[in-house]
Amino acid sequence: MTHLRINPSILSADFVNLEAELQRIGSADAVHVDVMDNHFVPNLTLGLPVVRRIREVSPLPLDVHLMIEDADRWAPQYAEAGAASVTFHAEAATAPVKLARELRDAGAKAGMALRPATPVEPYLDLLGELDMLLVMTVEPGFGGQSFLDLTLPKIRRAAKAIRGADLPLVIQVDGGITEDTILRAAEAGATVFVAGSSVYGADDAAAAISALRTAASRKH
Ligand SMILES: O=C(CO)[C@@H](O)[C@H](O)COP(=O)(O)O
Ligand SMILES: [Co+2]
Repeated sequence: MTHLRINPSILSADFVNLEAELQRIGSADAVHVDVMDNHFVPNLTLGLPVVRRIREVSPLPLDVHLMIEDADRWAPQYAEAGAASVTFHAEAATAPVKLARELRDAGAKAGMALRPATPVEPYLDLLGELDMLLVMTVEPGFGGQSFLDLTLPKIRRAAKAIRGADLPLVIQVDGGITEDTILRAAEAGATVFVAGSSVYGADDAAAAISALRTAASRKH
C-alpha cells in the first residue's frame, strides 16, 4: 500500500504564533514552508532566518517550497539550514540537474515544481535526479485558491513516466487540496499532499489532517 503524506502549509497559519501553530499539526508528515520573494510570485513571506528558527522548534521535518527567482543561488542554503526537502521551481532554475545534486549533497531531498501551465515533458529526462516532482494545482503565490482540474492530466502523464522508468520519486500536489479534491489528485498519481487553508482554517487541525488521509486513501 502506498504511503500517503499530508504536509500542511504554514502559509495559512498565524505567523505571530508560529511555534504554537507547528504544535497543532503534529500528526502530519512534514510542515510545508512557502518561501516567496515578491518577484517569482507577487507575494512575500519569509526567508532563511525564519526557516532556520522553524527548523529549531518544529516537531516535524521541513518541506521547503521555494517560489523565488535565482533558485540556483539560494536553494542550497535551505538544504544547509536543515530542510528535509527543498523544492525549486523549474521556471526559476537555470541548471536544475546541478542544483538537484547540490541539494542532495547537502543532505536534503531534491524537489522540482511546475506551475500549472508548465508541461512536464521537457523535464522527463531529469526525473531520475529528483526525489519529488511538485505539480502545482493552483497558480503559485497565495493560499485559499480553488484546485485546478486542468492539472490532472499532467499528474497522470508524470505518474506514467515515473512508473514506466521505475523511478523512486514521488509526486506532490499543492494548492486547493481539500476533502473534496484530494481523491482526484491521488487517483491521478500524487502521494504527497500540501494543504494550507483546509488544515489551518479548521478548528481541529488534527481532525482535518485525519479527514484528508481518509479521503485520499479511498482509492487504495
Ligand atoms: O505554495 C502554495 C501557494 O503558492 C501553497 O503551499 C499554499 O499555501 C497552499 O494553500 P491552500 O491552497 O492549501 O490553501
Ligand atoms: Co507551497
